[in-house]
Amino acid sequence: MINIVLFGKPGAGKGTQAEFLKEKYNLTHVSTGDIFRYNLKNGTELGKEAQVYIDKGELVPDALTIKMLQDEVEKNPETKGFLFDGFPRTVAQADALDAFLKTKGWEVTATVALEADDEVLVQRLLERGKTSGRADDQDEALIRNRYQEYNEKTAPLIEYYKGQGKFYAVNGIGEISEVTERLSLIIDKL
Ligand SMILES: Nc1ncnc2c1ncn2[C@@H]1O[C@H](COP(=O)(O)OP(=O)(O)O)[C@@H](O)[C@H]1O
Repeated sequence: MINIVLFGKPGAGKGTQAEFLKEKYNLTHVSTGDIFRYNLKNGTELGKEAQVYIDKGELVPDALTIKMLQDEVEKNPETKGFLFDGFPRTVAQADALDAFLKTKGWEVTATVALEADDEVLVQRLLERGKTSGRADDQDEALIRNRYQEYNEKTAPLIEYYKGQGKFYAVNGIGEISEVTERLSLIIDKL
């Protein structure tokens, strides 16, 4: 069992890299952003509850997000491991993940961060917004709010996982395949 947290600011390339890594290492990809978007699109109760926050560029409350994540993990009892993308995003979520995995005799193996400069990422998201249809990528004020949320609530996780000796980081700027290669060098050694 290997459980990897793919970490990085909005637009750092987590989803793109997850597509390659899940195939390469045979992991179950769990993207909280994708699950929220699926629920938004289908107008579910969960989607309706999350929408108010997503529309403001805010994080969805922990209780809702943690419950959703646990349900997703429970759906995949036979997996060889998880690739968590966009989760955890707060210390409370990280604590909940540790406690939850422990009930199954599992743990977070490593957290791997994609590093990139804020200004490069804001431009990337605005570009993505032109084609992705994601409303949260089309408004610079919303994007900036997501970075503020990241800095306040998510960045503390770097120290959290460093404290557990589980934090690794790679340069997220470069060709997609180069970045995959950098991540692989770390994952191969776990
Ligand atoms: N772990 C989480 N906790 C709270 N909210 C989340 C979480 N994951 C995703 N979201 C919500 O869904 C939105 C889109 O998620 P995602 O595509 O992962 O974001 P981004 O492109 O900003 O990295 C986030 O801006 C946030 O509102």
